[in-house]
Amino acid sequence: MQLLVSPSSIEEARSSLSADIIDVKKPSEGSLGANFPWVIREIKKIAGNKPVSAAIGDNEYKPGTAALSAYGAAHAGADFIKVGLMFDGADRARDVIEAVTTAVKQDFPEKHVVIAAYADFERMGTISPFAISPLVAEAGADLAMIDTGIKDGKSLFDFMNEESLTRFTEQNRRLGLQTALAGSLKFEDLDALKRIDPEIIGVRGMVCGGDRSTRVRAELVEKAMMMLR
Ligand SMILES: O=C[C@H](O)COP(=O)(O)O
Repeated sequence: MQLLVSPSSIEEARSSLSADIIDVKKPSEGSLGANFPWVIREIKKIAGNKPVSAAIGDNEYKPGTAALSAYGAAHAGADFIKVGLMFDGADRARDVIEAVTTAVKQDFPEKHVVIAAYADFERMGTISPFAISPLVAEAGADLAMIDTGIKDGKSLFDFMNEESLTRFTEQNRRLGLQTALAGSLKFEDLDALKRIDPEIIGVRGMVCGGDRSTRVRAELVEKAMMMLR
């Protein structure tokens, strides 16, 4: 299980360098808020051999806009391009997933496309995580992800239990996909996450000391890495 840490700036990225994957985002623009291309480019430089991920936003149903954002993130140097689906409907999700996957893979077949749905989809009226896996596989994207959409302190485990998260992970594996799980995860959740066994877990608040609006702390990234090894 790899640890993805989400810094919001170049300075925070320096504190995240012991993580497996450095995930560039702009938390002030939402759960999967997109940062600027020049920030992605700069973080890619300091990340060395570490893969860099970039969130491209909590997207409404605009396949062209999402595709161009995904293409921009890939060009700026992201190895993982993370796309949130903040709307409902399988057909509409298929359009966006196909568009972003084509946009990235035509020029960068080696890059990973990550499609995220939200654990709290019921309160937001958005697509269920379980509905996205087959669409992600059909489109040729790489990972199906769950995050929380509203960052109000409620965590992934407030909306989905260990059994349903294991089912999601196994469903993805059967389809040839990898799984990423995130959503206000805490150090206390790591044992359950090891049992669920997704390929990636994503954190920010946990390595900021509990409040994701503050700063990533290098010692907490190191602590998380030690607990996962
Ligand atoms: O991709 C992961 C997210 O940045 C998780 O952020 P969070 O741990 O603050 O919910």
